[in-house]
Amino acid sequence: MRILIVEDSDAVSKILKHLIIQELAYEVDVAPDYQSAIELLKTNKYFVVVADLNLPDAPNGEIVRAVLTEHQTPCIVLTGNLDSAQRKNLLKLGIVDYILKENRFSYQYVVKLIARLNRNRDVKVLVADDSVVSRKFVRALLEQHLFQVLEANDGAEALQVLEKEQGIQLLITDYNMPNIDGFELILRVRENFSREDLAIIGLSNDNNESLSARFIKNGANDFLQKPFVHEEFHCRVLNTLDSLDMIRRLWEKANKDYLTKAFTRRYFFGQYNRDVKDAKEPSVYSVALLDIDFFKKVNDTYGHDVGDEVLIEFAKRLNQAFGQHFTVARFGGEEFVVAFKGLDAEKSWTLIDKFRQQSYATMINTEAGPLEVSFSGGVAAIDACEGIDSALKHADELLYQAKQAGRNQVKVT
Ligand SMILES: Nc1nc2c(ncn2[C@@H]2O[C@H](COP(=O)(O)OP(=O)(O)OP(=O)(O)O)[C@@H](O)[C@H]2O)c(=O)[nH]1
Repeated sequence: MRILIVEDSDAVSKILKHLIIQELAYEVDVAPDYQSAIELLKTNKYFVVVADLNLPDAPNGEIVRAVLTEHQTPCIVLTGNLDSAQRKNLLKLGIVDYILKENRFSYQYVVKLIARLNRNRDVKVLVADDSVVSRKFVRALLEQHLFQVLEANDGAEALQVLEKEQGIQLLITDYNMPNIDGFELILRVRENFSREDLAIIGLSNDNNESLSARFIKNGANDFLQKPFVHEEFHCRVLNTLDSLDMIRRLWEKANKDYLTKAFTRRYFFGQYNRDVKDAKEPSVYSVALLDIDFFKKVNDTYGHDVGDEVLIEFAKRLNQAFGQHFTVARFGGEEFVVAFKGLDAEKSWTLIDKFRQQSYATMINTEAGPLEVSFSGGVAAIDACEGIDSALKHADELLYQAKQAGRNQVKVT
C-alpha cells in the first residue's frame, strides 16, 4: 500500500511520513510541490494522497482537482486554514476529508483516517431510502470513504437484501418509507441481527424532536437529522463503525481463546443452550472430547513456545475440518471439544476418526522442526433427558479408555 504526501513543509511531511510508516507500515512518497507530485502520480498508483492546499507552484488547491479528477485517487486535504467557500468547494469535489494543521492530533487523525479507509473497502453498507435523490447522495458520501454500498428502495427490500447478502455491517435507514417504515424495519432487523452483527443509523427529515430517541430506543445505534453536512455524516458513520469494531473485539475476547482462537468453554455452553432453545423439536446432538497425546513431553522436550505452536496448529486443523458447520472449542490445556449438532454419535465418530488419521499423517511444522502429533478422543451422544454435562462426562470416560488402550484412537459407545 502506497501513500503520497504532497506538502511543502519539511517538518509536516516528516511527522506524517513517520506516523504512517510506524503505525500502518505503508510505503510513503513525499512531493514538496505540485510538479513533482504530478510526476509521481503518473508513475505510481496511490491508495490515498494527503495534499496541502497551498503549494509553492500551485497556491489554490490545484493539486486536489488533479488527484481527484485526473487520477481518481482518494484525497485527504491538509490545510493551515479554510474559509467557508473553500470548504464547500472541496466537499463538492469529493475529498475524503479536510484536516486543519492545528496540533499533533491532526496528524494522528490523518493516520487513523487512512487506516479506516483501508478497512472500509471490506465494509458493506446498506442504504434504505425510498427517495432516489437522497439514496444517491448518501451512496456518494459513502463511496468517498471507499465503502461497498448496497441500496434498498424500502424496508421490505432492505430485509430481502440483508437476508441474501452476507456480512453487511451497517444499515442506514430513512424513517418515512412506504409499507415498512424505518422503525418497523429496525425492529424486524434486530430480531435476527444483534448489535455485534450490525450497526444501524436512522435518518429523517421529519421535524419531530422525539424521533432520534425513538430510533435509538428501537435498536438504532445513532440518528441523523436531514439535511446534514458531509462532516457530520462521516463522523457519525466512523464513530458507529469504531463502536462496532470495539464491541466485536470485546466479544472475541470473551468468547475466543487468546492462543488458539478456538471458542472458549463459556461460549460452548452458551451456544449449546441457544441451540436447544431454538430447536423446534428435540434434535440429535453429540460431542467429541479430544486430548493431544503426550503433550507434556512436547513442552518438556522443545519448550512451551513449541507447545503453543502445536496447540495453534491443532486448533486450526480442527476449525478447518469442522468449524464451518459445528462448534469447536478449547476446554483448557491440550483438550478440545467439537459439538456435532444434528449428528448422532456414530456419524460424529466417523468424522473425528477420519480427521484423526489425516491429522496424524501430517506432521506439524514448528520452530523445532516437524513433529508427529496424535490425539485420543471420546464421542458421546447427548441424551435429551440427561443433557450436556452427562454427555461430556461420558465422553471423558471414553477418552480415558482411549488413552489406556494406547492413545491415538477415538472411542464411542
Ligand atoms: N505450551 C502450552 N502448554 C500447555 C498449555 N496449557 C496446558 N499446557 C501443558 O499441557 C500439558 C498437559 O500434560 P498432561 O495433562 O500430563 O497430558 P499429556 O502429557 O498430554 O499426557 P496424556 O494426556 O496422558 O497423553 C502440561 O504440561 C501443561 O503444562 C498452553 O497453553 N501452552
